[in-house]
Amino acid sequence: MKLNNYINGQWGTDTGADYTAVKNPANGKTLAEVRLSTADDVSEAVAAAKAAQKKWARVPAPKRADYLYEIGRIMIEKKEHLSQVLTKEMGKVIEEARGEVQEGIDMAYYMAGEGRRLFGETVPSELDNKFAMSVRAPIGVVGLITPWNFPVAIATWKSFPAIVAGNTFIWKPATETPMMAYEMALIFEEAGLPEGVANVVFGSGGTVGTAMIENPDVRVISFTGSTETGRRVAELGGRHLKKVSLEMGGKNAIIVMDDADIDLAVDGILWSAFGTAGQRCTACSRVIAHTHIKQELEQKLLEAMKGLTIGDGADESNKIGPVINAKALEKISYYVNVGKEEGAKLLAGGNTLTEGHYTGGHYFEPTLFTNVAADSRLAQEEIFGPVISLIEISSLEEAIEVNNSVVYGLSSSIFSRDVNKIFQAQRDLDTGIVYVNAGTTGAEIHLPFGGTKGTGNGHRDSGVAALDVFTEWKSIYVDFSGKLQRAQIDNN
Ligand SMILES: NC(=O)c1ccc[n+]([C@@H]2O[C@H](COP(=O)([O-])OP(=O)(O)OC[C@H]3O[C@@H](n4cnc5c(N)ncnc54)[C@H](O)[C@@H]3O)[C@@H](O)[C@H]2O)c1
Ligand SMILES: O=C[C@H](O)CS(=O)(=O)O
Repeated sequence: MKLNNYINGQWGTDTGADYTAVKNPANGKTLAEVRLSTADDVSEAVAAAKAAQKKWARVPAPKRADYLYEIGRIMIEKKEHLSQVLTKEMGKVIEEARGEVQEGIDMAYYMAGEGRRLFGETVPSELDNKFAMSVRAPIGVVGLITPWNFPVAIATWKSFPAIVAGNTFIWKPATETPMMAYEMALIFEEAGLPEGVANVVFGSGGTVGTAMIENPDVRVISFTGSTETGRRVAELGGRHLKKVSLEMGGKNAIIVMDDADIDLAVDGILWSAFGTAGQRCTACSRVIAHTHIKQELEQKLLEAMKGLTIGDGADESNKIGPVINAKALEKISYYVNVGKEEGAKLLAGGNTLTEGHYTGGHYFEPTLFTNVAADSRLAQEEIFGPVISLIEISSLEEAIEVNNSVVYGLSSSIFSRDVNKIFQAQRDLDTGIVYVNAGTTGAEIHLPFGGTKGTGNGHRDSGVAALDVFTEWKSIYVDFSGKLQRAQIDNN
């Protein structure tokens, strides 16, 4: 199967294009071949999106919303198929894949509702016989660049608000996970989305991503990915005066205080750290444990880790699937060695899994380090795999300082039964998302999603906040006095 671009409502042909294989991370088997598009392909897509956008913006927002309701309906119809494909190409276990597809369905219905709530304001003018109002206006053609770990959910967080607001888009999915983008393009087509509104261009970030950012007709770039890549996107976007929204890396911590429910904390850590094989931007990679409960927490964590079943995510009995590819495995192994060299104590895991049913796949043992120095590389740098660094502290103030000591600021969590500690923490934890007595993952689509510092640049995905990325305010003054009135600014 060859995955070709979807541009202007048409599927690309195979002529003369280069392709790269899409492989199942559970067993290394080839699932499809995906087109490596060129800058010319991007130009074709942008021209189609630009031609369609003026007409699309004139479709009343509630009518645009109807397309999202239809997309949501079709996604429900195809949920199991989409989930199976997602598990095959990304590796996450099937129950997580179903959860991710559901997140996309929920976003369809949520953003469709926004089609009747694109509120502006009417405000009293300072002059007689003059009317003033503001409206949310579409921006035009937007570029969406998405990561491989949530190949459908994150794409819906961007594409759905973009189109309900009256924009058209070019979407560049991650090269590792193009099949979900192919499936979504089929759904856009089945839902009857007008030609040119949704365009999917497969290919490398360096070629397709760069061409999107450099194209003068692309007005906004919404990027989710690593901080390293995000920085490059922002630099190039800045040179081309693009509005750029960035959602990037994380090094998220769970704080366990001396008054916490330890069993609940263990459940939260286990799910947040090892769910999706640790490949969520919000994954827990640091545990900041109060010295009074550190030993008990370690023992209960180690016991719980023994019950984790690892294998092909398509097998419902497995709780942890493979990591995305060999490069990811190498990075995780590298950081395990860094941890050992830095003097951290390896309590569990630390190895790739290659024998038996792991053959051909990219599997890594759930790994727990303790006695990790808060300023060590192991505790500071994003590993993006199933590795926990446990750091010991002796006060809430120290816990908050350690939590905030990394360049990232996406998600954090505190387990405590003390309301004073909880409210001090939710105020002082420098992250875009804070959980209390829960793990660091599990965002809900109707709240803003994003992070501070090296995780983001002030914008947010999800919730109404996402509309701020894909609209611009237009202020309108209507003077019905029949004469030229000078505003206050001109009369002093
Ligand atoms: N904050 C969030 O909401 C969030 C969510 C998911 C993943 N992430 C982060 O994403 C990373 C993992 O995803 P990834 O490996 O796909 O990240 P990545 O940065 O390697 O790639 C992200 C996207 O950018 C594209 N890209 C690569 N180079 C580019 C360039 N020069 N110009 C334009 N686009 C380019 C890629 O093809 C891909 O589509 C992790 O760091 C994770 O923390 C963040
Ligand atoms: O990255 C996308 C996920 O939705 C994040 S979370 O697991 O919901 O926090």
